[in-house]
Amino acid sequence: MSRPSLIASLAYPNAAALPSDGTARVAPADMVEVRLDAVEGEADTAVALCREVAGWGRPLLVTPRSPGEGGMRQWQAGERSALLDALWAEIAPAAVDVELRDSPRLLEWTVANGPAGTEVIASFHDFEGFPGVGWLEVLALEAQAKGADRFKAAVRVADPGEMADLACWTRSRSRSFPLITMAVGAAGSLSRLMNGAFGSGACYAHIEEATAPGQLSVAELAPLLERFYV
Ligand SMILES: O=C1C[C@@](O)(C(=O)O)C[C@@H](O)[C@@H]1O
Repeated sequence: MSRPSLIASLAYPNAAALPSDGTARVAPADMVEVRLDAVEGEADTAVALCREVAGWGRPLLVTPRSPGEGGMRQWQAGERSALLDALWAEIAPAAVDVELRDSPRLLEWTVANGPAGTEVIASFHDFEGFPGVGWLEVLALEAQAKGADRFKAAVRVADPGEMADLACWTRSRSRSFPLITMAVGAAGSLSRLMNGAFGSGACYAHIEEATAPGQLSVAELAPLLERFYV
């Protein structure tokens, strides 16, 4: 059972707000996610933040989350593609995360224009409830058809039954397309450790404050991943 990647998820307004011991905090992680929607300021603020975080020595995943799927920022038309352009003129991130349904044009643009070697994650978030595996199946096929490298689903579950449905769907679909899945909310926290066993390629954890309900910290999750995966 191979260990899923551990992604440290960060939501900070600027580089000055970052913890001074960031390098140590992300050391157990394989990648660091910078939530670009949490940045307060223009593109130069985001670029400076990413440059600082890149200095912590882990590959970057950048996420310009839309307000429709839980993003913290109201983007102007064209702002996200301009920001990504400015960003990868300086730093080639390992991955970019764009919403499949909420930001279809940005996803197409990212697939067409992203730097060579940068993975494109097409994502879907439902913070209200479990959408059902039939819908996840539709979305995963669509992500694949649109040229994304991976489909990610972060969906709320109400109980262990829904968490099990998500895990079982992850197990079957991940055989034909790379996935990241997790259940959002207190009832789904176990999925953050467990879904890797069912084919989810990564799990997210915070270094200071959760960026989603039910998320564990890197300090909590890293030893559990070491304990349960080889
Ligand atoms: O989509 C995901 C997963 C997440 O929502 C979580 O549930 O841990 C955290 C987000 O920052 C990330 O982009």
